[in-house]
Amino acid sequence: MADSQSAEDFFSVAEQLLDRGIAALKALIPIIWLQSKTTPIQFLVGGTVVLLVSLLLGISPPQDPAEPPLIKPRIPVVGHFWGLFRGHAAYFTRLYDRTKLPIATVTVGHQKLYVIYDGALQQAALRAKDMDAQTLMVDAVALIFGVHQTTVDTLLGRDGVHPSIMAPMEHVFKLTLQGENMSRLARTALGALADTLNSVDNAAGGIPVPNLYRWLQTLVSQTTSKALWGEHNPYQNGSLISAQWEFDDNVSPVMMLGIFPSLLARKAHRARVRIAAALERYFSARHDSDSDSGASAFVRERSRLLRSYGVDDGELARNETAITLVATSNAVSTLFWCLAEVFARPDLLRDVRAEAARAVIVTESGRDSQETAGKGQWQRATVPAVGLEARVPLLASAYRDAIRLASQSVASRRVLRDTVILGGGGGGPSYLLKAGTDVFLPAKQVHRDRAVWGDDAEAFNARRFLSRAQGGDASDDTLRLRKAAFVPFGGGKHLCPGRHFAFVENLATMTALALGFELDGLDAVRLDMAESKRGETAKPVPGMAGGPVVLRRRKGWEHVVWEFSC
Ligand code: HEM
Repeated sequence: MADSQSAEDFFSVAEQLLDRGIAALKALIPIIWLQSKTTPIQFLVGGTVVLLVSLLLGISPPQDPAEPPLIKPRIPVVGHFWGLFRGHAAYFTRLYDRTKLPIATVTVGHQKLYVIYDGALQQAALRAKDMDAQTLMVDAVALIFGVHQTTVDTLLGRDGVHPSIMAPMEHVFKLTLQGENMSRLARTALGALADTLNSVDNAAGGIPVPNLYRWLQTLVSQTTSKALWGEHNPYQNGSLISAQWEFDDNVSPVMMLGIFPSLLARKAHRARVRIAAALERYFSARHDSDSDSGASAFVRERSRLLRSYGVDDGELARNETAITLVATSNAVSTLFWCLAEVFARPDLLRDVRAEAARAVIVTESGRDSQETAGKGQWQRATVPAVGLEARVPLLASAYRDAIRLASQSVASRRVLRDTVILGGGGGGPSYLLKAGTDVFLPAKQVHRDRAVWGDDAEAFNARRFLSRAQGGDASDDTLRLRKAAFVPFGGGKHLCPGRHFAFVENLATMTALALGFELDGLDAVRLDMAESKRGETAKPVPGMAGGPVVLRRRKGWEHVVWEFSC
């Protein structure tokens, strides 16, 4: 007994020490993460030595006067290192608040990076042909999702035999996330959502939701994964959905090292291994290419392309661990903020309900169907999901303003050749971006620029994207300016290809929830947005997701069967 107690104490102390070691190491990573194109070992050893030596000696890289202005750190030599060390992507916001520069150079030791805050300059950078996302992004994806370096090299064309996969992959995005393929995805996802909505039973007390954000995470993962993976959907086992969010909560730049992830990033590593194992079974059984199994064109075409590069089932599974996460993480956060902002404002909710009532088609059912068996007289409410925006312009505007505020994405590019970008839509000052430097483009400052969004830029305004003819107060010129400064989906060649699907799915979900349901107990005072460190759409501060709520059918809408047409 005593022995087992002391063994437990030993492991508990060891675990605490390990946690501290990991915390210290994690704090170092953002710097290393922002730099380098070396192997993980060179990355760790070389990067740390160079960083420490250059920090100690205060060596800065040479600065051409044509480059963006240099921001000097508050604490000489180590200031930026410390800022990034503590704040990660949020440090870019601190630098902007201090300097208000449209674009800046930041040096960390002997390395430099550029941060672009101005909307027009961001657009110029995103359009420039020698700005590359893949070198930074694909290396990161490989290490974070555990794909082998040889696979990445093959996909990127570094083996000198295969061309890069990026051009055909862009084609796959266009083919599978637009038009009829996008509608098919939305049809399946919204069909699964309808099952949940139709299961709400007021007589049984509705659905108790302790945490609205977590509830939406699970719901959207269920509906979207079904649409993506078809009838053999590995995520229909709820524990895989939990593993996905466990991964998301715990993934950290420490994984970029690729060294001992099972020790240095234990929770995230464990979760990704479980997901990859389930996906490997799916791919080994060839469910992705079985046309009857209902796998989406997105999954089918991606795996067909990846296999054509010689990628085996295990590697395919590790690579595709990213898919469901990419298709749900930002979409869940935007849905949460839109829902919370609208339901927290009774006047706005009333107006949203009025337009939703005009958009949704209600038909008397009159007879018992499979869903209504034994429950008497029911109505059928059909949400016309595709083209819905024209029918619910206020809700669409509210949705955009919720994303505007929540988006804290930081797109990243690497400059391949010296490039000059022009501000002011082509007529402003020019800046030289030097080859080999990484460029970061935070959406937050563009989305809160008072010159574009007005004096209430920091606040939610559901009518901000409405024209005067639609009941908004912005002129057509202002709306054009706002459209150009709305960048939650990045831009250029890598503009998010899933944005149409996210819009259709979220707008239809919001329409049905607003019209037919109540979120009893939603507490507007307990809503607070966290600052994103990784550069994604903001989540709520833990414990500040509006408090516990109960989802109930709205009075007058108790006997409705919901469906979506796409
Ligand atoms: C409201 C929801 C969403 C937001 C805010 C969002 C945001 C973004 C952002 C900021 C990027 C990086 C763009 C850049 O680097 O310029 C991106 C890329 C991407 N997104 Fe989304 N996204 C959303 C939903 C989705 C969905 C539903 C899917 C898939 C069904 C998806 C698939 C992708 C893919 C595949 C990329 C990589 C594109 C490339 O590298 O060419 N996204 N997204």
